[in-house]
Amino acid sequence: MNNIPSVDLADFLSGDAARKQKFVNELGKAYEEIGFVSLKNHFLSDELVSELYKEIKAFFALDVAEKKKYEIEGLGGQRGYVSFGKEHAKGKKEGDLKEFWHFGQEPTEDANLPEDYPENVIVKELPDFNKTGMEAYRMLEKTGINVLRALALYIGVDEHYFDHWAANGNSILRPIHYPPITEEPQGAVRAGAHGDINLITLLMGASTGGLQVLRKDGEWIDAIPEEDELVINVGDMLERHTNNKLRSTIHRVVNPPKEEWGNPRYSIPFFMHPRGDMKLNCMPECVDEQNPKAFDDITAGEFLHQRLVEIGLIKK
Ligand SMILES: O=C(O)CCC(=O)C(=O)O
Ligand SMILES: [Fe+2]
Repeated sequence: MNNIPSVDLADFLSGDAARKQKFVNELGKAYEEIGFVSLKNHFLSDELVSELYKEIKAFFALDVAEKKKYEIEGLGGQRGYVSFGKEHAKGKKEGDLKEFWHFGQEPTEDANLPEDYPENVIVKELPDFNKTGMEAYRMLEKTGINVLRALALYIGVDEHYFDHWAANGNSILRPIHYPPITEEPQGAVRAGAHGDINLITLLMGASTGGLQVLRKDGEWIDAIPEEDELVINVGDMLERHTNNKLRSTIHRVVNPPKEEWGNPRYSIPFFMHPRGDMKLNCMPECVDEQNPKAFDDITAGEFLHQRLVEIGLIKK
């Protein structure tokens, strides 16, 4: 059963002002309360989703030595492969029971970014891997831009406020493999409790179970969407920018009961980041006497760097 509100992107895109406003209200209210929704009628087709799963399962099935060829030193895990157990939740010492891949932004010629992004890493063994990954990347980006448009309206700024910052943004598509659990995990979990770093996260694959969300009253609840829905949550950058109006909710992926340890889990989050030069300063629309400015000014680039150090992906 899904415990998080379900919203329909077709309402937002319907051209009917009342349906559009209904979507804006439902989404905004959900993000002030639980911080998560599931979303139907996004831009990813079933065919593309199946194709992507086929490619990522084939990649994770390669020998560890082959996969490690794609784990490139000095990139802070921002592109290519990140091996099992390397990343840990902020403040936790045990590594998560997962390995993953990162596809990153391929900016347009005229992007005029403050810093170049690293190149994507090309998997030679699988000729369709990169093409399929980037197709999904584009569709998730398009979905995310529409969600941000709805949030801009909810906050009371121009509908296209986020467009410039999200276009050519430093977003990452992260296919994750949680392998079968073969021994007592000793305190390690599939994904330790954390808030996401970015503006919003669009997650494919949560319908297989395991994702839990920490409700305001301190209860962990399961978030299990319909198979064709994406789970979309607010990350720390948007929480900060909206001065805690929209909530970046703590979530985790729990280990299954012992009789299901033999089942792997795959999920595919798209972490939607803005350009590094976006200022995350609290928006004036979200600051008033009851809600004084809660965070110092910072750019998205500076904030990301801090967090990558805290989760073990870059040393310094
Ligand atoms: O695997 C999942 O369902 C969620 C993963 C997640 O929360 C993350 O990678 O930030
Ligand atoms: Fe997460």
